Amino acid sequence: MPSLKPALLALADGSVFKGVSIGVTGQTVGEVVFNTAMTGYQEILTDASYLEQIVTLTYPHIGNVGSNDLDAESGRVQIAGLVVREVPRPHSSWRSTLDFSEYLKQQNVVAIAGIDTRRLTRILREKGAQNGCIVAGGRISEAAALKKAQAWGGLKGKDLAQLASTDKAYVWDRSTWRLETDEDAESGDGRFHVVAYDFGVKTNILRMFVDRGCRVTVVPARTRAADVMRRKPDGVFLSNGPGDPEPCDYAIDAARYFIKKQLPLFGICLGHQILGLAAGGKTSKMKFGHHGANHPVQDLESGRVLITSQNHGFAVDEASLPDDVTITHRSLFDGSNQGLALSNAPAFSFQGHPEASPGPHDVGYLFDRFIQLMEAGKPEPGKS
Ligand SMILES: NC(=O)CC[C@H](N)C(=O)O
Repeated sequence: MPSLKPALLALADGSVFKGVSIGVTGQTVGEVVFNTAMTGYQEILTDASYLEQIVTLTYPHIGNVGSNDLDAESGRVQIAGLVVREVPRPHSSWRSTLDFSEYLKQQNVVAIAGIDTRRLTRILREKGAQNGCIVAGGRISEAAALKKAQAWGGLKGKDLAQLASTDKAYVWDRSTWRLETDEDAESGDGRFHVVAYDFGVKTNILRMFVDRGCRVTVVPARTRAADVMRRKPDGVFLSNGPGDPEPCDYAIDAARYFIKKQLPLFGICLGHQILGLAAGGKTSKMKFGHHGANHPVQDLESGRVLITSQNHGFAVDEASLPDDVTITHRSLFDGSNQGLALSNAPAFSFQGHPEASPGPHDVGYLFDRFIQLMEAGKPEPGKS
């Protein structure tokens, strides 16, 4: 293995970690969070909800199965920087097309390995998510890195959804990945037309719509609700995405419009928070958020406990929600809100990730619920 250049991670609280660079030479700043998923590093790195976040993976062996094109949740790596315990070793997987270290370089990622990620995670849990700076390779100054970490403004109040969004509307027509062929499949003429707002959408969400017979049009974050209506959707989807939901007033206004029109409406993660705000609730920043693939959440209607994939740092405050909103799911880790449904409109949402990728599929039934809402709203053939 070639000798690796030194790297350093500085947190705004003054903590410093020394390790080695496993990505490109450079510097990066962002909010340092930890993700406890044991698999799915490529899906995590390519999830646009992580824009401006430096991700620490608590699972120590990252890179063992290399990387490939089909496991990406967007067109590129989106995280601001990566922190891992072990230097990646030679990889092995029948699906891999590129070594993980090569992938990090190809994707221009600043990454540090060889640090005590358990110590780091304890700091983040005890003090809360910290702003941080990674300096990898080149000239390293501890004092300058600390200063950068402390000067960075943080995520609160930041609208990043428009940054993560597509510039132009497009049609999505690929299914989820199939084991038999190691491919996805094309299918574009489904019975339901879903218009999906892209705030940084994960592709597996779009794939799961296609699996269920939907035709999907993805639209930019700032698309006006009236323009969406012209596309004659059977249902509208509000996607996951980075940053603070509160400043996304354009999306909150659009959601209010669809509620008024009684159009089936489904939100995931940032989309859930936007629906909560549109319904009259409030959101707030959590201490260190939820990022992992084994978080227990209770479905309050059935009583069932679901093991879920999570990635959020903001949450809907249940106490702020008006009476016409039903709380449908709650986190069994900290009691925070995980789902809601409107009683006066066919609209509902989930804070975690029913599309998994990575993670368990316990919450996949919410996609079927959205299909049922669209089914109920669709005139029978021959009638209008
Ligand atoms: N995955 C997401 O959509 C995250 C939503 C929001 N950016 C948060 O951190 O809470």
